[in-house]
Amino acid sequence: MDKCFSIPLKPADYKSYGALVTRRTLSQLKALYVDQAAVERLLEDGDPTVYEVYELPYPNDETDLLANITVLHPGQVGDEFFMTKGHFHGEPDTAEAVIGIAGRGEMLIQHRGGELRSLLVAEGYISYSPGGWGHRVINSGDEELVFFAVSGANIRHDYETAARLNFKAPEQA
Ligand SMILES: O=P(O)(O)OC[C@H]1O[C@](O)(CO)[C@@H](O)[C@@H]1O
Repeated sequence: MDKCFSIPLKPADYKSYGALVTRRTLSQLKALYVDQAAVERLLEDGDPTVYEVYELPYPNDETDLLANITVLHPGQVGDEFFMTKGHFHGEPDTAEAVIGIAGRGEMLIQHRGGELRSLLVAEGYISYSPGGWGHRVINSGDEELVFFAVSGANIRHDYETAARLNFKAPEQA
């Protein structure tokens, strides 16, 4: 697609511009949840989609931006809400901004040193995860949480640090 574009901030419009859709299901994310019995109970009835990420297929040079839309479905596993896997950025460890389109939830951000913060994600809000901080979005509402996320195109997703720190305060980890 043409890298110079102006399109509506809606998953359906992203799709009509050829967005690649990555779907993450509960079975792929089961390790995130404390209550493994609740995970297994839910999986008995199928493998629900937890979120979809819509990514435009323009070529990403290191001077570009990744600009995707995520639809995070409402749902609970035991006492925990549906959430993204969560990641840090590695080399370069740059910032990410999330802009709420619909629904309501929170973005947990965690510094590599352990400090944990919670930021509102909601329509009309921008939530900013600075360089050096990882991020995980949680849908604490009962509607789809839809948000736009933008970061540098040359980031590497660092899931190892996310799994180790797990968006828990150091004393809970
Ligand atoms: O890589 P993960 O953790 O599966 O999540 C992808 C999501 O992360 C984000 O960077 C938002 O935190 C979005 O691009 C997308 O919703």
